Amino acid sequence: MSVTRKAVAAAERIVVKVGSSALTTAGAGLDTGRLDALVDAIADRIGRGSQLVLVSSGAIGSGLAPLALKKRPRDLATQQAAASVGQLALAHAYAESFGRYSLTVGQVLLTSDDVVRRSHYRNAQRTLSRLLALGAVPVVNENDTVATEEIRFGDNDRLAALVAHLIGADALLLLSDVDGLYDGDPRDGATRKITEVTGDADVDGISVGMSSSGLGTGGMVSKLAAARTAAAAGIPVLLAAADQAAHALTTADVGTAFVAADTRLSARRFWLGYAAGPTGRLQIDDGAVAAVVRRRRSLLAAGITGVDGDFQAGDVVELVDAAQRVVARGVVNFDAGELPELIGRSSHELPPEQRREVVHADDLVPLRRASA
Ligand SMILES: Nc1ncnc2c1ncn2[C@@H]1O[C@H](COP(=O)(O)OP(=O)(O)O)[C@@H](O)[C@H]1O
Ligand SMILES: N[C@@H](CCC(=O)OP(=O)(O)O)C(=O)O
Repeated sequence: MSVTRKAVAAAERIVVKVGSSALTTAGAGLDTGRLDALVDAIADRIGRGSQLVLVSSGAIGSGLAPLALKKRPRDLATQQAAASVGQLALAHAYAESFGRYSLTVGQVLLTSDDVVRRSHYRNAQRTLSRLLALGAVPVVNENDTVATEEIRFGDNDRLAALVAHLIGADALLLLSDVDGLYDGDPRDGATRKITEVTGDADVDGISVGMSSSGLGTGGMVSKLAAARTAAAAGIPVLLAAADQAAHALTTADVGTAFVAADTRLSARRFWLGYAAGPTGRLQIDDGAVAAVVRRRRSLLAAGITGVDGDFQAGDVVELVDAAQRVVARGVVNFDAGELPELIGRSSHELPPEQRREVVHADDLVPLRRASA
């Protein structure tokens, strides 16, 4: 068995994320039979000594039937009303279900600020760690009823990856209604399941689509992004179907495994690369890509070919290659307005007060990982 699957099987601290499409159905809302089966597998893992945080979607889907809504609403206010009703039902169902094993659940509703803002996340970290230390099962969801369109995660995949890093998890399990990552949308016919992802080149050309159930939000796009985020941060990831939870949580011999980077990213570098919201983009040429991604050098004005966004010195920006792929993120040392007259010029052509790195190597996190 692969090292990654072994690591998932043996993880002492694990985050399990379950999607709406695995817990709710279009007409009937929350499916307590499926929820119980998931809880059976989780309780078994906890019984074998693991600490586990559950990130559960399904609030909106669970609130539809009680409010006589036929399908998932598109507008934010109705989604929030449904989440308000549904979250209560969901929390109640988990409390009952875990109660069968004498396990206590604690509900943790987070906004993106709580996990993204460096000054805030220690609070979430403390609460989750204390719940685990007290032997409770934290059940996390986005605080949908107050999150506005601009700041909400929308799907819980990214939230799960951020929580996994936050609590220092040894593995992340993403459970959905599909049994892994396919090289194309499985609804489109002949596609092949990818059993192991070792780096970005393994998934570069594949087509990933949106949710098929009409219940989920991010589809495979957000699951793939979340898996890459966690793996890059040093956390092994398994992506499987919720009805495979028992296997996923014992032998881990199902689904798609994402091999983790050898080293854990520090909290600061993780925040810089994956959690902070970028406010602009710098287009860079091939030479600059080689320098910053492969040789881990600072980004100089000479390698920049374009500037996008209204950022200020000290903000986080994305570095984008000629194929429009985001190759790195970093803290920029100039305001957006200062850069147009500097870009493409080598340091000796610049006035002395502007001869500084545009992004210093210490403040720069490459985002593309080489495949094995
Ligand atoms: N390349 C792909 N591999 C696997 N599933 C895919 C792919 N592209 C699109 N999908 C779709 O993504 C869906 C899962 O996303 P979603 O419904 O948002 O799940 P969840 O509610 O669990 O977050 C699958 O049911 C599948 O139809
Ligand atoms: N916080 C929302 C999650 C929305 C959602 O659909 O997420 P997901 O199923 O993970 O794509 C809820 O509980 O309904």
